Amino acid sequence: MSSESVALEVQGLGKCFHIYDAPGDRLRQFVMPRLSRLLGREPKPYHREFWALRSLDLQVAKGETIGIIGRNGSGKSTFLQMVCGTLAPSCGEVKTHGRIAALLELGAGFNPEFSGRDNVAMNAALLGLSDAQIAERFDSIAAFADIGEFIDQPVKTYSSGMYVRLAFAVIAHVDADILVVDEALAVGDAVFTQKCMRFLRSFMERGTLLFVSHDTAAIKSLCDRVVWIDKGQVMQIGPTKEVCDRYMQACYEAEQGSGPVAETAPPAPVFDASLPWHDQRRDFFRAEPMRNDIEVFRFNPEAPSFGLGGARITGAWLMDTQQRPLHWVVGGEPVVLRIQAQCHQALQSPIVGFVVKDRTGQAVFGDNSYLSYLGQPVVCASGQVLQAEFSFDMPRMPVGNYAIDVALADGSQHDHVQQHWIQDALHFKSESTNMATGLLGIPMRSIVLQAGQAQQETSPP
Ligand SMILES: Nc1ncnc2c1ncn2[C@@H]1O[C@H](COP(=O)(O)OP(=O)(O)OP(=O)(O)O)[C@@H](O)[C@H]1O
Repeated sequence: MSSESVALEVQGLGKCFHIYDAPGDRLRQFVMPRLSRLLGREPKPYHREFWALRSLDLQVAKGETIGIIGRNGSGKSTFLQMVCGTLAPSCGEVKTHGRIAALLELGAGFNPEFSGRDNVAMNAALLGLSDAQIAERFDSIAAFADIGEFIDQPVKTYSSGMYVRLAFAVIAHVDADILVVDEALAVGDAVFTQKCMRFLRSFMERGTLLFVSHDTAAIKSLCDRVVWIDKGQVMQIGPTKEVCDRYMQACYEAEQGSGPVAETAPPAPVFDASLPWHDQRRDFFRAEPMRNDIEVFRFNPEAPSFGLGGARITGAWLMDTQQRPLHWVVGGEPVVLRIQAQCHQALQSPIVGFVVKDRTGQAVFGDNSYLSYLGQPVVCASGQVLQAEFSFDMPRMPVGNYAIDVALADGSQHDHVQQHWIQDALHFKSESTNMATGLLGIPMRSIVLQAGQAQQETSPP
């Protein structure tokens, strides 16, 4: 890696904390060794050494996104605090190239007695913005934080969510080259989380991101490489999937021990595809507490949007098959997503689409009308209303917050102009789930578990 392309260089980095068993030991440790030396004796330590991090070597290229994973207390924050310069290393060195901003500790860098406005000014100045830049960007920072009149209250009156909003708003506006974000802190309500993730994804196009999370799905969706730390030791640094899979395996093994892997897998039972299908667990899933209950929030016409404006999306609803707008959806049941738009100019080949995103902004599923109307476009005249309806079985969703982007373009799948794209037009929240694993649950035709004699050969179904 050439030196101009390096954002972060870490060599032999370690941190040793001194642990004192009694309050007086700290004073003894300060005084006694000096006395012992004066008396020509070997000084006796009054503390224990605890290595929170040992021998970390890492080089991060500009533009890379690095995930940091590890169980609680493994040394992730210790490492990142040394990267940010808020904690002095016991050994080794950290070199950063560029402006670094962090969201690592709740309220860090804020003076609780000062107002949000003053703290914004102080923080932004510390991070290198000039007075003129702070004045110019203040309204945008306040709009990002969106905490209303609290911006002029002392931050000691803030809820933890308000702290995070303000801190994130500042780091999003300081032109950082390197961002250090603990995902556990970057949570607020669903709208704010999507806003943060949108910012992080756009930041990742130009900047370097160090991202700590316990959620390997979030790490997999965002990071190029991962550093796995356990009990202060670097276990592995490498490609995201490989390290996350190894980490998951180690977590399971730590919980339940490891066992031998079966050498020959039993043959899969043959599935009779001619049978009419339904999800055999459907009745089960419909019953509480197994049901995947999803709360749907109203279309937000104020959500951020872009496009040429030849047409504007005026509404989006999730409905049941009787066309009734739904406030609650049950995962696995049929739904209709209706998207309505007002055309302000003639559209020759309109395409309407949607994408459902999880809280990290990762697209989970989506579709558009292009292929269904290939060769027979629905021409929409100026002044007409265009309406699209997507009928599908709502996948079962893991618990969490989701948002739906809706969009209207004109042209073909590969060559079109975007007339209107609304980000986070609809939000929904999966409250309870019956999903075992993954980003979404598909309607399963059957699950068969059999015990019997192992067969030598398997014929494909
Ligand atoms: N100032 C300190 N003095 C003594 N020990 C400390 C200090 N700060 C952290 N530690 C210890 O160092 C270890 C690593 O802590 P660290 O906060 O870096 O872990 P982490 O991986 O970020 O954990 P989590 O996922 O819970 O946030 C822990 O055992 C912690 O108790």
